[in-house]
Amino acid sequence: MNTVLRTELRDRTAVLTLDRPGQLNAIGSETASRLKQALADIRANDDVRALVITGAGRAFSAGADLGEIESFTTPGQFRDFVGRLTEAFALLEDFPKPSVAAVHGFAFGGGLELALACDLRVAERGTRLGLPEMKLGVLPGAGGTQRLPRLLPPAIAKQMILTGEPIDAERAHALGLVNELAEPGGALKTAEALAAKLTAGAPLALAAGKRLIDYGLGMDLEAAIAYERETVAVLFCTEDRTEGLKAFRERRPGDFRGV
Ligand SMILES: CCCCCCCCCCCCC[C@H](O)CC(=O)SCCNC(=O)CCNC(=O)[C@H](O)C(C)(C)COP(=O)(O)OP(=O)(O)OC[C@H]1O[C@@H](n2cnc3c(N)ncnc32)[C@H](O)[C@@H]1OP(=O)(O)O
Repeated sequence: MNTVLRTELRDRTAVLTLDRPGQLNAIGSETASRLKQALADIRANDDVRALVITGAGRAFSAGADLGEIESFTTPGQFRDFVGRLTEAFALLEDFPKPSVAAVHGFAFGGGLELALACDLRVAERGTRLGLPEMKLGVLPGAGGTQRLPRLLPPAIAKQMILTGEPIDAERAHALGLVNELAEPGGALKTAEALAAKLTAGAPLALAAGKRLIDYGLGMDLEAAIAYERETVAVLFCTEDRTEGLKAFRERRPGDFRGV
């Protein structure tokens, strides 16, 4: 069986590589299962503070495995397929460690949806990002219709979803969908450099910051501010807070232990 996913630990960053280059890293049930297991392993590893997801070969991912989808004979099979895969997306989005998608070549369909479930995105110039499901007679089924309009102006997201036409990395960066542009061949290196900045943070503050931003967006402002205040109060009682102030006074990076 071909390896569909590789995990490498590089200092405090885990690099997950979708590894089906012959099929442009199309994501099937096997990939999703391996990704879920990899996320569980990384979550349990306190030495890992950030996650980078990238693709082998000439693409990030061309989306859900159309060969596998074509093999389905009942709507229930597709519903189960999407359900299993989108469950993994929820794991990724609620992951307590920040994630960066290193995107190149193509991020289409479920591939873009995977990148949207990451916290940050780095894309090489010339990368094409799109949700072509409409051209297949289906819809983005792993969060694309919900996450894209939360990251792009809704009218731009609607145009991408209803036309199925991709945009390039330069336009995605100008619109704020991509955090950093990289030169051709440089997405992974740029993403790892961004992840290294994230790993300098205190683990509890990183997890709480992600949660506050993600959940706060869906709350009314007054409740969200109260949520922030409570969270800040809890973090004030951590050893990491004491270490952070001590490190500042001693002009050195904080040595945070997540306690
Ligand atoms: C941690 C959490 C992660 C959890 C798992 C993530 C789940 C993701 C899945 C979500 C579930 C479904 C919901 C989703 O919204 C539905 C979809 O994604 S539908 C698929 C959408 N994608 C597409 O329509 C893109 C299809 N591909 C293309 O248009 C073109 O290949 C391309 C990308 C424009 C590139 O074109 P070319 O450069 O010409 O390359 P080829 O077309 O010749 O392709 C090369 C080779 O790859 C095979 N291939 C390409 N795309 C797919 C694919 N999606 N599935 C399977 N195989 C694919 C292609 O057949 C060629 O293979 P060969 O014929 O040479 O054997």
